[in-house]
Amino acid sequence: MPGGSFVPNGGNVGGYGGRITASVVITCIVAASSGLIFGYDIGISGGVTTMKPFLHKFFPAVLRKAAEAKTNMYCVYNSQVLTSFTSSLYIAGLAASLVASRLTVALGRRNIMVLGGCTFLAGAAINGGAANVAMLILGRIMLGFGVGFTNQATPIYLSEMAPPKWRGAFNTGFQFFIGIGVVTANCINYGTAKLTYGWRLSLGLAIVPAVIMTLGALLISDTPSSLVERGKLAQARQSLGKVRGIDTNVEAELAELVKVSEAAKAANQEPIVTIFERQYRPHLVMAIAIPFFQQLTGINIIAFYAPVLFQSVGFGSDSALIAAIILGLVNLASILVSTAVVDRCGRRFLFIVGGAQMLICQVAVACVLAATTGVSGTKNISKGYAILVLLLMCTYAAGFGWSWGPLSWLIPSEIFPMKIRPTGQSISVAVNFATTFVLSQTFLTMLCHFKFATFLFYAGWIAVMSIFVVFFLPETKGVPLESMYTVWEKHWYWRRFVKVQP
Ligand SMILES: OC[C@H]1O[C@](O)(CO)[C@@H](O)[C@@H]1O
Repeated sequence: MPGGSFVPNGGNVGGYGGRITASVVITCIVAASSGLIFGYDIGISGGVTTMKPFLHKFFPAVLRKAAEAKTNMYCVYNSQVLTSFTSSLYIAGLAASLVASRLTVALGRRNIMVLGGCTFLAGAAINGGAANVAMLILGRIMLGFGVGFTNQATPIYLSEMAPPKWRGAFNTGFQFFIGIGVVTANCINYGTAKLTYGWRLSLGLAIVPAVIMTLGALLISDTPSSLVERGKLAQARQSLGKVRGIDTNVEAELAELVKVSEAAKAANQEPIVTIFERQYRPHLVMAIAIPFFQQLTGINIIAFYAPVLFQSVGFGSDSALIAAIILGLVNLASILVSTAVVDRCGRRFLFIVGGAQMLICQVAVACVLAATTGVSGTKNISKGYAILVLLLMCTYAAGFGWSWGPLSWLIPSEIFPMKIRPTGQSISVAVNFATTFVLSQTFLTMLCHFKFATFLFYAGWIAVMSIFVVFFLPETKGVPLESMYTVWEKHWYWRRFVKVQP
């Protein structure tokens, strides 16, 4: 688990679950490492799509265009085929995440993480050995299934396993590993960029994070909630005892889980029907809005295309990759800040501070680009200003790292009652993938036409999402999952939707 913010014995919230044991920390670090595969893919695809031998083999038209187009720096890499390579993963991920909700109920959270790891591994092998575009796309579809499964199961796993008082910190581990994956992939791209078959290595090495997380997932036990839900009471008691500490009496927590699980079963309704009931409207709105907004911060545009972007604003191809690595490291460090404060200052505080920071940076990037490269983007940016753009993007990445990055996994995984939690998380992951798909598919065209104003577009969205958080997101810090309904009951707007619990 990233971050050194843990207090050894955090006290009790809701009667149980305040204690941090070595076992729960290790288990959650291992589980969070599932984020590695998603991050690795995000980092690798951005770099590989700027490698000449790769473009030469699969997308020669893009290379020809890059050689000709010297007039407008924003349009060089504008190719629908190239973007469809990147985004095919998201369509597959979307489909997989929807299937995953039933599977995580039937097979448990842990097993879905294993399944995701294996599928991703197969995709990595196919991509590393790709002989044509069809293999490339097939590989990406498998990778997409992999991350669809792991992104659905892991955040729920972490939220259910963590002591409630520190749930936020534990959950940020997932985004932290996504960040490690991104940075590792950027470094690998930097090393392989000069080799003829560097792209094969970059794509094929995705096997390594897949093996690490799959083996890790095989070693941990499932969450007590999931075990109870599947009628494995003895195992649930054992799992709880292990993570909460041997001297802790886990019977009260177990009894609560059994109660919640029995109530869910008694209702005997399809979760996908239940989730659309009026009383779950607030939850559903959050599960859709949070990942949608996360992508509209513009982060993926920067993460996918950081190398492309830096190259097109005047950095050489080497320095473009270095710039991407720096950006990734800043993001990583800032996630640790989130780990340290999310359970003290709360989710809303981080959303608001991070949002303001990102908004200011996006506006500043737009102004610098407009002033230096001209409104049509035909003037060259000087090295000094290119560095200023990089600094602004780093500040932006830090803002994202302690707010919308980790919190977009945390919120959907913690607001739902047990019976519809996997469904809620699936919807959330699907929205995340769908939004990423649409944005990545349109970004380069948008950059080509809107030029510097692209950044103002995202700044506008950041303003909207920050206002949304201020008015509509209740604070969930420290509240046990089983008592989460209280935050809606107390909320000025959402309380009219929920049924007050006796
Ligand atoms: O670290 C940046 C990455 O984090 C995510 O937002 C997931 O939370 C990805 O969509 C993005 O590429």
